[in-house]
Amino acid sequence: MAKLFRAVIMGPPGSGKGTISKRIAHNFGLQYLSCAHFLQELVATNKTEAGVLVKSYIDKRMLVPDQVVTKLMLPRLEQLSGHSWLLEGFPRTLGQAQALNELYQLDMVISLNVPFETLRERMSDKWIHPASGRVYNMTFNPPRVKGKDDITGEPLVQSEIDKPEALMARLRHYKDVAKPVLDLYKSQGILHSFSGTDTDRIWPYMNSILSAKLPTPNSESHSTPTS
Ligand SMILES: Nc1nc2c(ncn2[C@@H]2O[C@H](COP(=O)(O)OP(=O)(O)O)[C@@H](O)[C@H]2O)c(=O)[nH]1
Ligand SMILES: Nc1ncnc2c1ncn2[C@@H]1O[C@H](COP(=O)(O)OP(=O)(O)O)[C@@H](O)[C@H]1O
Repeated sequence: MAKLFRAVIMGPPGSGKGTISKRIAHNFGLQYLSCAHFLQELVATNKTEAGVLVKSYIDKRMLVPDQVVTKLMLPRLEQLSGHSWLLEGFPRTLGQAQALNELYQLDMVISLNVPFETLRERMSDKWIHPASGRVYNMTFNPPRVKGKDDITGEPLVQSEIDKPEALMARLRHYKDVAKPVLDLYKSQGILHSFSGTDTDRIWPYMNSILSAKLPTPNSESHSTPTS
């Protein structure tokens, strides 16, 4: 059996984690797990104590406590014991990274560095379909019909938290919380940082580094998908 590959992608809000993760998962056949997606799922489908608790943190734009997040994520990884995977949005804190470290040896941590001005421009152009979490960008990946979700046709909305002042605070917070996590991975020699203003320019470089480490089940589809 091919050696399993375990990776994490980190970066500030809007740096392109979701966009690039989908490309990596598609090209290299990794299972892609988004922490924010699982948290949203818990809130949407589960009216239990855990769902209500998670919602209260997300509504206040606060990080959900480490024990809650690890209890959500680690069992999912256990179910994927025979698979290679890529985690997005987890671990976010040093506590989460330590909990993950006790169970898995990561092969690679991808850190995206995108200048603030670029993030600001991107986020002002970002629209979402609230029910599904599908994300659009009016220049980079616009919906087929202006202002409407591609799948349901429902209206798209712009989020308050993507406005410039809120974005600045989120970026500062990201940096403070991510620094010890990035330092840990740097000390383990598995941190790879990618800097740039365009996902489409970062992607070929990242793709070639990953290709050197991983077999490519979808190598015929090396062209860049649209999102
Ligand atoms: N203009 C532009 N927008 C991008 C680029 N890469 C991603 N986006 C858009 O920027 C927003 C944030 O990207 P996303 O992948 O959700 O970032 P995440 O918050 O780090 O997961 C989305 O609306 C993307 O479509 C890019 O290179 N240029
Ligand atoms: N690993 C995590 N640990 C704690 N809370 C998290 C984690 N991932 C996501 N969240 C919660 O979900 C919310 C949405 O996450 P996300 O979509 O990654 O947005 P942002 O990058 O703006 O925080 C966060 O504001 C936070 O409340």
